[in-house]
Amino acid sequence: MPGMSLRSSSADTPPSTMGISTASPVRLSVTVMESVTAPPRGESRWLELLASYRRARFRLPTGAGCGCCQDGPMSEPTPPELAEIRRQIDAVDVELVDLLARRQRLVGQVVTFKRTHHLGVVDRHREDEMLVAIGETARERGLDPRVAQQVLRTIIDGFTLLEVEELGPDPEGQ
Ligand SMILES: C=C(O[C@@H]1C=C(C(=O)O)C=C[C@H]1O)C(=O)O
Repeated sequence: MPGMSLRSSSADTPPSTMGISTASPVRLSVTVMESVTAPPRGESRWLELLASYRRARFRLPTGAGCGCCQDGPMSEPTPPELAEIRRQIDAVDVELVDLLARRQRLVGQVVTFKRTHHLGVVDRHREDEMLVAIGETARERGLDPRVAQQVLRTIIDGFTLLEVEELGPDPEGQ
């Protein structure tokens, strides 16, 4: 697949993350692509990438792959350096699960409160505030805010489903 030659100076360029400078194009070494030049960064590009990634990842019916996925495992064997980094990622993921378990217990308390006080499941205003706040926190702490917001959106959706299982859907069908 041919590389994309793109600049990185859009108005909504986010802070540099993952050590990738936004000041100039960066050569990335990606197994599935021979080699590409880093794409432009920013909100609209992020949404484009997300949509094409999901189409390819979940095999939704439209067009080509996203260009960043491959079907099979990477060429074997896994280099030790990569295996070590992945071991650390797995450990972080376990920590994330612990945090999510803690969150689930708190959401359980919310369920009890809502049941007692006859409240609906979804509070859109609260969710909007959370998503703005997490973006700001992420920026301050060196996490790409788009990742933080996307992950929190998914987390909220998951817990909302758990709440709906317990309390039933909101009357408006939300
Ligand atoms: C947990 C709650 O219920 C819903 C789920 C939320 C969440 O998972 O953070 C936030 C708001 C609500 O839409 C809540 O009302 O606080």
